This record gives sequence, structure tokens and C-alpha cells, in this order.
Amino acid sequence: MYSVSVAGAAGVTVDNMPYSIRSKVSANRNHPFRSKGITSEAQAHAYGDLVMHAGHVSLNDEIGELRMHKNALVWNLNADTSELKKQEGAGSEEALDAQGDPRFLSGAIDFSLARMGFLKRCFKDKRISSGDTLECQSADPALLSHAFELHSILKPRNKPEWTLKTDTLSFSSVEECTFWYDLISEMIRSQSERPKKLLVFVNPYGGRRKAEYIYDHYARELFANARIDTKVIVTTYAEEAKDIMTTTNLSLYDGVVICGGDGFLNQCINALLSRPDRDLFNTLRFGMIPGGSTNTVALSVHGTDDIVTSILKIIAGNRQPLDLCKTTTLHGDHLTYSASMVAYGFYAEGVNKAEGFRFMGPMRYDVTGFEQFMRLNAHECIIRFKRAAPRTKATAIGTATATATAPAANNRPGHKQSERAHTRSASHLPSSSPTPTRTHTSDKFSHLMARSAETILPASETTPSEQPSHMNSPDLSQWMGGGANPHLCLRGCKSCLPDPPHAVPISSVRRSESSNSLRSLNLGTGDCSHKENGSATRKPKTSILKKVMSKRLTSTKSKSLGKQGSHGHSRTQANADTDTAIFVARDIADDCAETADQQNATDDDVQLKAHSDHTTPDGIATLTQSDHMDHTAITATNTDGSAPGDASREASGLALDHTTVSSVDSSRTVPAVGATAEPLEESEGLTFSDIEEGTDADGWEVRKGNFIAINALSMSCKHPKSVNGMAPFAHLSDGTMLLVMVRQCSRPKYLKHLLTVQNPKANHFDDDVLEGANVSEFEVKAISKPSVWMADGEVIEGITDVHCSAHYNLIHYFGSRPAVPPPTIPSSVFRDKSREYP
Ligand SMILES: Nc1ncnc2c1ncn2[C@@H]1O[C@H](COP(=O)(O)OP(=O)(O)OP(=O)(O)O)[C@@H](O)[C@H]1O
Repeated sequence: MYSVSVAGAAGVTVDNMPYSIRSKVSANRNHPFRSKGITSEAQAHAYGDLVMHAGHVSLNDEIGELRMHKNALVWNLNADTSELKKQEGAGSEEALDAQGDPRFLSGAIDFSLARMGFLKRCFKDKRISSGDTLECQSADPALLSHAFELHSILKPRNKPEWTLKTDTLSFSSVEECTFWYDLISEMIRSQSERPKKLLVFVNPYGGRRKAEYIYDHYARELFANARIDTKVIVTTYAEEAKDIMTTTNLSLYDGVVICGGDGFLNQCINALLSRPDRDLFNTLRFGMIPGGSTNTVALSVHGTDDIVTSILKIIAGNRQPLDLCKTTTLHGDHLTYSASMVAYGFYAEGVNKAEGFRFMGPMRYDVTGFEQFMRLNAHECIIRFKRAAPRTKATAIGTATATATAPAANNRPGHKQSERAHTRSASHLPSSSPTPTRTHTSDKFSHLMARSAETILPASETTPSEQPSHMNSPDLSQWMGGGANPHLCLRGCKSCLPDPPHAVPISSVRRSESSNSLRSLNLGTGDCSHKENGSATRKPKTSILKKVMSKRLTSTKSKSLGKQGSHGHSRTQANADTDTAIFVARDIADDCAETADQQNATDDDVQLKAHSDHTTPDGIATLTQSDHMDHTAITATNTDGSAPGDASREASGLALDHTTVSSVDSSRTVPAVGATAEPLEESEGLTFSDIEEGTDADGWEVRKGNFIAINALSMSCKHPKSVNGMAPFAHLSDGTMLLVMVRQCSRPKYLKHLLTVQNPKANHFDDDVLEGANVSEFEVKAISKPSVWMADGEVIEGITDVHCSAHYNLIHYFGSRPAVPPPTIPSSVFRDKSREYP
């Protein structure tokens, strides 16, 4: 980014020069290229030899090419570049003399709107036709050869929309002109973050089915002028983007851009993370040109769903790390990753039903939302969640740096696993995580780092006091995990954490274990999570993995027993260390199991063995990891040869059954929404009434009852109808998500809640029907009347019981947070009519 003072625009941030498009065509900043019915994006400014870019023009749906030829501007209708080249070589241009009209000749070679209108009339009158070439001599070639156009991006401080600005710079000599042209070109080239090659997927099916139009009329020209090479694929079937994403060599691209909605983006993200070389997520960026129904991700990240803003952020090469939520079954079978929202109940059912009303466009959500409201189903379930402690940049930097300076012993060859485990535990989980983080990394050091980080970090550009007064309500701290001062995720956000200095391994994606996991509950409700379907029917994990998981249970035995009153002693240090090793082992095995179905790792990979230093009284954990991150195997055996975990299950008194992973009854069908599960009284093991609300032995909080909606939001989830979003204070990259639980209530109360969500001046967390918690993990087990789950607007078929965990900075997005809060008036209410697509 460079700040260059140009004539009449002092201090403008010059971000992109090679545009050949001028926004003066339209007074409407959001649609700079639309005016008077002419969909022309052509403002070809050809100045002598310094033709910046000719670009494409469209006139009456005809595509043409503008270019300079011997000091004359040539407009060749319907000619593609190869055709032009051929013509040039053969010198066979057939010029149509348009000199008869003085308007055409008088204004030099600036094809302003009037001239485009004139050309349009010519076209209509059949004075010119497709394939004709127009030639026009410059009125003042001497002047024009000493000037060029500078195109810059304006980033207003008082609104989130970015706009284009064009300045014509004239110089007194060709030398001076060339000097500045070269200098600015060099400055632009030195912006290393700008993408050079993009893979673009256009979904002609999503939203109002205008994605192709949006891409052609907004993005194509801008990308071409910014010299970004694009491979554009307009999808022809639902899973095409996923198929291409899993087979294409993505290392050729700087980013994947979708022109569509959140569901389409979700598909591409999941496709990347399912690849063997998914480490690409460290470098590859995702971008979104809003072309779907809600475009929540673009709205939440940029603060606006303005198409031009999204495109300009891609061109500028902005990089915004995003947390993802990973959803698995309670048994750990991977389901999906989501960037914005995971929902159960009200919203998920609404989205599910809305699929049948796609022809209505975004309005389908209103229709099904109304139907949902009239039904107002509540779903009986148990929710367990682990609150995330408020994090600050300071503490995060402390842990990240502490990680980077891990003890040298871990860096020695053959100790690769320990190193990985260390990295993960220290930097990618919320600090409140009870997982086996290496707390032995000097607390004093972390403390010092935290202090120094506080000193060096720039203050947030937007302090809470600058935000609207209703955003500072002290009541809001109740759902922030207590203590944190809630503030919006704006530029310079204080809660979002800096990207760690090291690459984030995918294996940072982990879930923590707790002995009271809901999967261990056998309430006789029928496990609805195992319907045969795409992702839900993944192969069960290896028996080795089961052993390790059971091993983990064994190690937590004393804790469980303590709860039961059989043994009151606390765990020994040896046991705690074993936990660490086994936990790490389980984590790697998780990765292994996840990737096993998606790839066949080559057998000739060099295997590195890392043996855990920790020997337990009842077992040894052995890790075997290949050089390749995803080629990992793991073994764990009890010294007595028995199946690990059996003892713990017997002793704990809970019907712990982690081994059901391999004994899933795949013939089970999913209960229909609203169906009642088996009565609890007749079930084996625990009954629903045995579960108590409050905090369990693992420190997780438990809620039970009838819930209308359970939503987990990784970002503010702004929506055209909810200008602040469902979670106004959620953050893009703080490693947490906001869990929102809406209990059963009367229709008027729920209506009030829905209206409050839409009211930008109200705080819907004041509603007593709702409880919010900033969490790092949660799990839900349906008891009766099971509903459906949805991730980023895509329904997860056949799943009712899930485990979700927040994962810090898992992908990078072409975007940046806005500097200012969203306007207080919902854009949907006063939407500028000119923003509607034709
Ligand atoms: N050519 C196609 N034909 C049919 N379906 C498609 C095609 N291309 C993509 N899809 C599917 O369309 C679905 C919805 O797309 P998208 O998310 O872009 O729109 P949306 O659902 O209207 O918007 P939003 O998610 O913002 O509400 C995706 O799940 C995707 O798999």
C-alpha cells in the first residue's frame, strides 16, 4: 500500500493503478459502471503509447475490445484477443469511417458515456454492426502522450464500502510521464500480497441466480485490469466446485474465489481441508464475491455486502485469518467445518425447508421462517460446553512466542511429534483449555512476554467508547465468559489474536476429551447420529485408536472414581503426564483416521518413530509418525494386554461406551423432526433426570431442557435483516465461538426475541429466553423431538448429536475488518434501489 498525493486527491491510498475504468459513469458508488441502461464498463483511456489497458466493453450484450492502434483508438466489436492479433498481423483492419459525426471526434480519445451512447445509437441504427472496427484519430495526440490514468482504491474511514477513484495525470514531457509511470508501476508490483493467479468458481444457482452476471459485470474487468490471471469455472452441478477443488493442483493459485453464497464457500473450504496437501490452507486464501442469498461471511468480515468492496479487497490482497468451527459426531467422526454458523432447531429447520423454495430467491427464508415461527418446535436435549476464557493479544503473543521457543529437547530429530504437540497445545487452543498444555514452559516468561506485548501492540483504532452506546451495555459481559468488555470486531480489534509466527498445522484441529462427554451417556434415546450419509458414515476409526481413546479413559479413572466416592485421591503427576502423551496420541490418531478415507498415503514414506517418554502404571503409548503429516499411525497397548478402558467403564458407574465407534448400527434411520425418542424410563444407564444443570466434574457447563434453537457463531453473522448480526460481539479470529441457546417460550416472547435480533439498537442478549456463552467447545445430545443441524446454510443430513470445537485461524480470507461499525439502519430497509441487479 502506498500513499501517493495525486492531483486533487492528496493522501489517497493508491492501491491499484492499472484500471482502465472510470467510475464517473455512475453517480452511485455501489454501481460505478451502470448508468442510463448502458452496461458499459469501457472507459478506455488510451494516451499515446501509454495505453494502460483497453479492456472489454459491452454494448447491447456485444463484447468488444478497445485498443490503441497507431495513435488511434480501435474498437473491435465481438473480437476476441486472438482474433485481434490475427488481424493485426495481417493488417486487415477494415475501418468504418465514423468521422461524419462531430461528437465522435471532438473529445479526444476519452470514450466518455456520451460517446458510448453515440456508439449505441450507431449500433441500433445499423450504422455499425458486430465485427466492425471503428477508428478515430486523436484530437490532440501530443497532449495525450504525456499523461496516464491512476486508479486507486478509496478506503473511507466513516463507512465500510471501498470505492474506486480515477485520476488523470498529465505531464509536460514524455520523459517525466514515463518516469512516474514506471515508478508507480514498480510500487504496485512490490505489493507482494496481491494475488497473481486465482481459481474462481461461479455458482449460477445460488441466491437470485445472478452470480454470473455479477462476475461478468463487476469482477471480470477489475481482475483483468489488475493483471490478475483467473481461471473461471461456472459450475454445472452442485458438487462441481468440490470435485475440482479436490483434484486440481491448488499450489498454482494464490487464492480460491467464489462468486456465490456462504454454502458455496463452505463447500470449497471443506474440499481444501479434505485434501492430502491441506497444509495449503496456510497460504491459500479464500475470497467471496457476494452472489448468494445472505452472504453472511462477506457481510460479517467486511461490514458490507457491497460487491465492489469484496472484489477490491481481493485485488488488494488483504488477508484476514478466520476461525472455523469443526463439527463431528459425539464419537469423533468428522462431519464438516464451518466459517460462520452451526445451528440446530429453528434456523436449521428453516434453511432445510427453504431448499424447496429456491425459486423464491432470498425471500424463501422469510416464508419458511414464518412457518417455523407458527410451529415453534422445541427440542429436548442436553448441552455441555466449555467456556473460553477471555483472551487478549498480550496473552496470545505470550503463548505463541513461548511455543516458538520450545525447549530445545523437543527439536531434536525423532522428536517431531512432541514438537507438533507443543505447538498445538500452546497456541491454538483457548487458554482455558484443560487439555495437556505444556505449562512447564516458564510462566514467568509468558508473563514477561505478555507485558512486552502489551507495550508494543498498537491500541485498537476503535475503542469501545467509540462504539454506539448500546454496544457498551455492561449486561453483555454475562455472555462473554465474564469479565471481558465486549466490543465489536473492527479494524485493530483487541480480542482477535495475531497470526502466530509459525505455520499452523492442520493437526491443531483437535477436540478435547472429558470424562463426562455426552457420547458416554446412554439415555436409551436412540443415537440419531449414525444415519448412513456422505460424511456421517465415515469408516470407524482404527481399533488402535479406540484403544488409545480407552486408554485416555483409563487414565481419568481416578477422577471418575473420585466423583463416585470410591477413591478420593487426586491424580498423580505420572498420570497427568500420561494423559498428555495419550491425549497427543489420540489427537494424531484423529488426524490419521480423518485422512485415511481421503487418501492412500504411500507406503514407502519414511517412518519416523517417536516414543513417548511417559510410561504409566498400566500402559505404554507408542506413537509412530511418518514424515508426511497425514501419514500417521498410532498404537497403544495395556501392559496386561487387556482392552484398555474396560476397567474405567466398569468403575466409573457411567455407561461409558467409547468403543461404539466401530459398532455403529448403520441400519438405523434418522427419526423424523419432531419424533419422540424412546422413553427415558425404559432406557438403560442414566436417565434424563440424572443429569443436573450446572458445572460438571470436568469444568464443562451443562444445560438441559427444551430448546427452540441452538446456534454456535464463529463471527457476528450479519444478515441483511440483522445489521449487527446474531452475535454482534463475536470475533473473527480469537479461537472461540458464541453459543446461543434459546429455550422454549411462548410465541409472543419468541417474536419479541426475533424482532430484537433485527433491531440494531436493541440487545437481544437481554432476553431471558436466551443464554449466550463464549465457548471453545460444546456438544449436544438430542433426547426427544430431534431437529437437524446446519453449517453455513448447508444441512448436515441425519445428524442430531454433535461435538463442535472452535479452531483458531484455520483459513485465510481475502478481506479486512471495517474501521467503523455497521450503519444503524438495516441496509435491507433502505436498500438503494439502484443496487438491485437487472
Ligand atoms: N450449478 C449448480 N447447480 C446446482 N446447485 C449448485 C450449482 N453450483 C453450486 N450449487 C450448490 O448451490 C448451493 C447453494 O449455493 P450458495 O451458497 O452459493 O447460495 P445460497 O444458498 O442461495 O446463499 P447463502 O448460502 O448465502 O444463503 C451450494 O450448496 C452448492 O453446492
